[in-house]
Formats: sequence, C-alpha cells, structure tokens
Amino acid sequence: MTEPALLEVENLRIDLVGEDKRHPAVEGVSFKIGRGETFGLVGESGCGKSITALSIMGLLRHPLAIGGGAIRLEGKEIQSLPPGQIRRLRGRKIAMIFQEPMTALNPLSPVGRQIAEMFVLHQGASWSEANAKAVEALRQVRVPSPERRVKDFPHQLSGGMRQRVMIAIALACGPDLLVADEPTTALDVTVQAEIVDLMRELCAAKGTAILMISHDLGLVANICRRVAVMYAGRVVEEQAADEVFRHPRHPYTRGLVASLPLLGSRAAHGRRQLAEIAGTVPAIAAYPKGCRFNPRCGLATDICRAEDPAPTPLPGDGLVRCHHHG
Ligand SMILES: Nc1ncnc2c1ncn2[C@@H]1O[C@H](COP(=O)(O)OP(=O)(O)OP(=O)(O)O)[C@@H](O)[C@H]1O
Repeated sequence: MTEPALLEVENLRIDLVGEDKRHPAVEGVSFKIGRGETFGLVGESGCGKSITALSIMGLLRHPLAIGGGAIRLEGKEIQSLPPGQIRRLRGRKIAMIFQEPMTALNPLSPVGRQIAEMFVLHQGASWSEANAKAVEALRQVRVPSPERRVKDFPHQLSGGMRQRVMIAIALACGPDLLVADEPTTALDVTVQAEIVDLMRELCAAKGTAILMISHDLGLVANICRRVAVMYAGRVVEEQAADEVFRHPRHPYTRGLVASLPLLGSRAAHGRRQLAEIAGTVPAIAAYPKGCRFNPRCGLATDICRAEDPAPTPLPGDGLVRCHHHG
C-alpha cells in the first residue's frame, strides 16, 4: 500500500456565511504535499490563499466556515477534529508563520519565554530546560547574542528579527509541515532573501515540508518544487515550479509570469518592466458565471462566459482549468 501524503486537501470548499445565504469563497481546491516537499500557493490578494491556509490550521473563524471536502494529515481527516485535538496538532505537527509577526507574538512577553513555552507545552520540558532550548533555538535562526535577546520584548526587535523569532517558535517542536503565509512581504528586499534562505535551509535540514503562500510567483517558484495558482477561490493551474515558468498554461498564470521583473539586459541596467493583468479579483458574492477569470481574460469566448472549465490533467500530475489551455 502506498503511504498517504503528509497533507492532502481534497475538494475543499470554504463558505462565507451570510444571514440568509452561504457564498462559496473557495471551491474544489485539491492538492497534496509529500513529506519534506515544498509546495507553493500563489495568486493575487483575495484569491483565497490565506483562508485555505487557516482552514488547514483549524483557525478559520465566523463568517468563514468549511463547507465541504477533506483535509487529511497523514491520511487522517483533521477538518472536523475537536478544538483541543487540533490545538495539539498545531506546533507539534503543523506550524504557521504569518506576514506580520507582531500580530502573532505576544507584545507583553519576552521572546525567549514565547519560544520556551512551546517546549513546555508540547514536549513537557521544565522551564529551565525550555529556557536553555529557547537560547539554542534563537541561535539556530541566527539571532545575534541569543543569550541577551531572549529577554527582549517583540517591539525591541526589527521586523526581520521578529520573523526569525516566529520561525524559531514555529520550528521549535520539529513540525512535519510549516505553513508560511506571505512571510517576507512586510520586510525589506535584502532581509526577505535572508529569511527565505533561513526558512529553506532549516526546513531542509529537519525534513519539514513547506506550504508557501505568496502573491509573488518568483519567490514561490524559487523555493517550491510544485506550485498551485489560485484565482477567485479555485486552483486554476498546478504544475512543477519550473514548468509554470517554462509553460504556463492558464492565461492567468501567463499574466503572473509576464508581470515578473524581466531578467537580462534591462534588469542589468536596473530597469524593470512590469506587465499587469488588467482588472481586479472579484468579491466572493460577485464571482462571474463560467470561468471566473473570463472578464479579465484576452482569450475569453462564449463558452468561457457560460461554462466553468473542468480541470484538465497535464503531464507530471499537473492540471489546468481553462477552455483554451491548448
Ligand atoms: N474574516 C473574513 N470575513 C469575510 N470575508 C473574508 C474574511 N477573510 C477573508 N475574506 C474574504 O475571502 C476571500 C479570500 O481571502 P484570502 O485572505 O484568503 O485571500 P488571499 O488570496 O490570501 O489574499 P491576501 O494575500 O490579501 O490575504 C477574499 O474575498 C476576502 O475578502
């Protein structure tokens, strides 16, 4: 029998629950992540990446709710576990880092204590053991003078240092999966690269799989082996990362690839040219009929306005949802 994937999201639906109606915010989303694998979810703001991540973490809150499908960790469904059980999985099996560490860190508690708590809560360590491990954890994420820094409060650290603390907390108990939601978006470009390298290196060393969420296809493709592109609550394309660049199949993916800074001579002269995808992601209650991308798509024809395209398999386990993908 083949081993189940580390994480399997199957036909996930997330509803926006209104007074008299439920609007599907995310629909038919499926993907699998193997042990130690790196997987990216990419798309513009509002496509449903973050709420997909929150549903995996059991952190979705009203007015959003899982409306169907399954989320399996090592083959076991976790989407309807009682809160106590999902809390035990968080930290121990799956951990998450967010765009803005200030929202996830407790402003009133020294960072060392917040890391140490993970060892006390999840590994039954004593406080003195846990404090020593917290210094080591800060050293691992390359915070200088960790013995001193453990006593700092979050506001005393720079944005990059805070994100390092978040990584230390997330990886403290050796989770199997790290969910990273726009972990570098709030940081300076040079710090971004350091944080990405650190995350990649530590996860590779520990065999931790990464689900990387970003609007930045370049960043995701740099870290991830496979990439799923989301648009208006659906995965419109999934492929190996290098294939997404070489042969993007969905017009939306092509738009994302075209909007990346150009490499080569122009970039060498410090000039960047960004192509843009005209228009914006529709609101949940206003998803258009047919293909949800059709109002922004240069290839749209009558069938695109009438029928939602079914997923078409691509070589190498990929898929695309487009009537004109050929
Ligand atoms: N708490 C909420 N209440 C109502 N709607 C929400 C809530 N959170 C998210 N949404 C809506 O769900 C949709 C998907 O949002 P989500 O945050 O997952 O997008 P995203 O692709 O991750 O974008 P971003 O990078 O901006 O977070 C959006 O239309 C958003 O407005």
